[in-house]
Amino acid sequence: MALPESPPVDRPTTRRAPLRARMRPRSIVPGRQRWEIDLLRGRPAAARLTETTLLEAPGIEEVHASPVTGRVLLRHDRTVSPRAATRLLRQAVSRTLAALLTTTPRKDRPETPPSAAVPRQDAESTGRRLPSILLAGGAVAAAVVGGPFLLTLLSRPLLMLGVTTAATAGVVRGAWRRSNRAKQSSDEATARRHPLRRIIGPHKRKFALAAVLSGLSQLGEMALFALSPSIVLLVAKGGSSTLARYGVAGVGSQLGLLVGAAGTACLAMAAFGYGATVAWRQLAQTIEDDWRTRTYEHVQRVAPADLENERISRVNTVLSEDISQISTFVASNMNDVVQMVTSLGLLIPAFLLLAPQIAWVAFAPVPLVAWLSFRFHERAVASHAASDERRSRLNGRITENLHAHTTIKSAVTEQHEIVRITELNRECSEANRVSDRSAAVPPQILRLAGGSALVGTVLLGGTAVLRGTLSTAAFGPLIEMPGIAMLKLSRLGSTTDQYQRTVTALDRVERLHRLPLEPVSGGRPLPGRQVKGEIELRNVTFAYPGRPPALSDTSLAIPPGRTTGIVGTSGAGKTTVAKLLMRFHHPDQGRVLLDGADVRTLALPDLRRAIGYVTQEPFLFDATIAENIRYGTFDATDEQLVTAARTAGADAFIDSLPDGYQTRVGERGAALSGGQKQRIALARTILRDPPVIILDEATSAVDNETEAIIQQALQVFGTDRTMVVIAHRLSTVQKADQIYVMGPGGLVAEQGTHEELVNRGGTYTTLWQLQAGRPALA
Ligand SMILES: Nc1ncnc2c1ncn2[C@@H]1O[C@H](COP(=O)(O)OP(=O)(O)OP(=O)(O)O)[C@@H](O)[C@H]1O
Repeated sequence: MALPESPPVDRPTTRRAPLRARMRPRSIVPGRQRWEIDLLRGRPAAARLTETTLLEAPGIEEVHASPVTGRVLLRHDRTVSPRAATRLLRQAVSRTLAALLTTTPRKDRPETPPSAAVPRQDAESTGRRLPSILLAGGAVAAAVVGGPFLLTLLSRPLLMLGVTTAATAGVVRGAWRRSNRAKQSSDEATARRHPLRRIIGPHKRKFALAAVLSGLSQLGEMALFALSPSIVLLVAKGGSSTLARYGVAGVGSQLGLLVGAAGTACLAMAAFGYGATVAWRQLAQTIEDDWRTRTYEHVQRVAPADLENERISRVNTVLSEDISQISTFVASNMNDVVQMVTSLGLLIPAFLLLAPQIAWVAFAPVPLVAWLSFRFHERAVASHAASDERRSRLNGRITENLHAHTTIKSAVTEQHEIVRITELNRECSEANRVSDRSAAVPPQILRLAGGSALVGTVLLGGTAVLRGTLSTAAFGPLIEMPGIAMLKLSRLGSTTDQYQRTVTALDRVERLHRLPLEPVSGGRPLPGRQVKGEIELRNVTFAYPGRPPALSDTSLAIPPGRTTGIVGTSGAGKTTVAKLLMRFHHPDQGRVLLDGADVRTLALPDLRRAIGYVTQEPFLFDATIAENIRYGTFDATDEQLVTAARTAGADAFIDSLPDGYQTRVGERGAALSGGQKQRIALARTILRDPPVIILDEATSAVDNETEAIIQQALQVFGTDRTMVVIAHRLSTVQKADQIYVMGPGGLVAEQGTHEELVNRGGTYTTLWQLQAGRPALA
């Protein structure tokens, strides 16, 4: 990625550090790194540029670079090793340093020669560009300067054409390599296959058809533009001796033939053009559907532990925007590439065959146009990335604020949020202005180059015709060709830009595909009817990534067919016990057993079907109440549905709604109260009828009276069923057969029945007295 020519000027906010990239690590743990980087201190734009560059890299989730302290916090996912993350950070800082060096006045630069600080990659690319630039410049200078030197060159048109072709090839190859290196996939296995082959995948036939149609349409266009000047010449000269030689005598017949041919070319151009557009769009749609379905399927099968580490908005962006980017590239840019290749593929032999002496001047601007096109777009990539990042932050904040509407109202922070959004909006427009400015220049330069080619061709071709070294019949069809070729070539830069964006998008999509899948097959089958429901945690130690252990050497025994309560301080690890049992996570040490078998040895779908897990904040889909209760038991009868709702204490409020069970609950159940949502989720689990039920604060939002009714119903429903009730409200577990009291780190502080624990005078007694409204005993 090229650096912006003029990064935003840094106004000093604090004392600036010297212009050098000294980096000191403060902490490096898997998934997170903290660094202190002198270069960023006092330079807000440099800090922003470093953030933007890093955030573009796949696997980097979050970056905060402080221009006040120079500290950088970097979070990355599991697909990036700490060493790779450090390398990415170093590259980003080197890039920022290079940007600062190009924009800092010479007198302010450090003593050390810039070449030592400029990243090797940039130095290399500059070196590779130089010959192409010189060649391109030389070719144009020759065309402009003229004189004896030009005449010497004119006598060697093939040599000049060779030089032009070599320069073009150099420019295109350099840009292609840079784009490939910059966007290389972090996964070596997929990186070995070219991105285009990975995108097209099994749809090679559709691709070939679309490419052939594009080529034919381009052929029609070129034929039309070749025939038009020939018709004018025919009329001006009153006939064509060439056509007469081929047996078409008389100006009328000759005119009819050429006009007929032009009409056919025009029709072919339109018909094949239509076919090509349709074929590319269909291919793009097929590729989009294919990638989206496969990616969603993969994400759906990823282990909860791995998905928890992903930001949902980011996964959503990959599934929507990144996959759309891939399909847009196929629909429009691939068509451009085929047309470009066809036009040059036809033009070069046509010139060599008909007018070799002027071929080189027609193509002289080609390397310059190609180089300019690449150069401007490489620069534009940096400003696009900055504006994309700002827009994404703005959109993220707006969405969050809409969700937090009530929180903002109750905190009376409307003005605070308006200021924040205004500020983000301003940053976003500023970034857009920079990218708009850089986008306005290239088209004009490219038009200039295209015009020069036309003028050069007319000048040299006309001179050759006057001298009698070139026939008008050969020159006529070629006049407009260079202009068409330049027009096609002018899209090279934007095509490369789109290609880079597409490869980056593809990389992000493939990174999701690399997240490990849960094993859906294998393991010992566990038919629901055979589950007794005996649960045991044996010396389990477990820590979430980067956190202290949530459970340390925890042992619990939950007898089958009974109700067991788990209470304790907030953050003690109660929910973690449920997550380990459901195999959302795996213990670092120790074992979790169901009916004496380690849960890791059981068939995963069977295990999860055997356990009904109701959480404190249940998720309701934007559907009717009936559909939400039926979710997972789609073939349940209406009668079973109503019985489940009655057991969950939900029937009374559902019946009171105008549409009863057909009431839509809104997005995430927004049209229901917290307690109503909980009861619908409970009914959903009751309908599934699993042998083990875990209620994790499942009735915490329900009033005491309703909870008592639910408990009575659950007592009947829970007969011979293992029930694990996690709760803060002790009345919820009062009737349990046994209760565990957990302390920090999953420590089991007490165990017994309600009566035993109340009389023990320990933690439970204190909690009970506090909840009963009596002062706790000293
Ligand atoms: N996804 C996660 N990533 C990192 N840490 C987590 C995650 N989930 C929970 N924790 C941490 O693990 C510890 C145990 O959390 P857990 O949810 O099991 O506690 P709990 O006893 O159920 O708490 P509460 O009663 O408040 O619901 C807490 O310190 C919590 O911050």
